[in-house]
Amino acid sequence: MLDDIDFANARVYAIPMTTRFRGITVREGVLFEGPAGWAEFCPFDDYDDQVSASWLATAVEQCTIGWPTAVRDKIPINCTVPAVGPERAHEIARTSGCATAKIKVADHPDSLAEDLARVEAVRDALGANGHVRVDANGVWDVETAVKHIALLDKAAGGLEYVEQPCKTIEELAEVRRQVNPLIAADESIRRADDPMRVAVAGAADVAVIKCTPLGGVRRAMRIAEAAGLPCAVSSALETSVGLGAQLALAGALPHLDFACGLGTLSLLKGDTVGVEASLRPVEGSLPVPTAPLAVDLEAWESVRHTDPERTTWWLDRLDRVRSVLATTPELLTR
Ligand SMILES: O=C(O)CCC(=O)c1ccccc1C(=O)O
Ligand SMILES: [Mg+2]
Repeated sequence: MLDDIDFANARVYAIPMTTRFRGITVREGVLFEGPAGWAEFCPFDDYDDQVSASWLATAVEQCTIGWPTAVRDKIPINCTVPAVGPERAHEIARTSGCATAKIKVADHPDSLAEDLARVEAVRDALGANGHVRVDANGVWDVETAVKHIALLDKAAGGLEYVEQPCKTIEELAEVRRQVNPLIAADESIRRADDPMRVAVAGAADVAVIKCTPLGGVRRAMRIAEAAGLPCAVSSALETSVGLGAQLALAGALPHLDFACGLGTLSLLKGDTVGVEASLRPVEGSLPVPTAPLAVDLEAWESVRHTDPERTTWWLDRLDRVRSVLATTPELLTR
């Protein structure tokens, strides 16, 4: 499988972000082609080779065997609102065309007043029929979570759900018992050896599923099934080539009850496919691609990495992670 991929012509990109997100200001990754099309490898810098092997398995699935058959062709998308001021948050939500917004909160220890203003602004932009969810990326303790969620729920005029308020499954379960809004597990699902534990522990009402770090569309479908919870598919800040796999997952899941966090190209100042093919949501939804999107060489020229040291760092990393995958074949989907 690995032998069929043209790693020798792998292309490294660097795309500035419109807003700092998850501490990142420039998104980097590698693109390569296999018999079934192009794929993208873009684990975050702080991930080790073992963790990154699952990211590579997703790319290998995409460019060698492609994706399972979809059961729907159009996916409702949420706009993603980074930790920005209320005016900017209002503008992002209003111009997104999305009926659902996911808002980053708890970005720094004294963020509560800013979080409340951001959530209020987004509700104002979406109107009463919109859905407002927040994501704390696991930073609150139980007491802070319970207090902040009650205030945010009020400011939002009702929250759809709260994504990963605390770090551990036990804390999530405790918070869930004490607050009104639904609780969604994100990092808890990605890091759990047994995703079912989240449901069994009563830790969450919703599972956030990302195929890119989970090792492929088929593997993510099995994890979604094992979690036994309603799902939202969400991005790992891929360019359109990698987002295609996430949309394939959203298209193939037997049930999809929530808008998906796949509108994240708005956070990137460029893409690796042509403008017409770029997976930017229109009227709040995205199509499910039937085959991997092709890298547009003109688009790639405009985002190709210009730093030779970083380019080498990525190609070396790809080499090392390939070796990990070659010795852990159970990570590969056949
Ligand atoms: O879900 C979304 O709306 C966008 C994706 C997103 O938030 C995200 C993207 C990359 C890494 C982590 C996260 C996250 O959900 O915390
Ligand atoms: Mg999250």
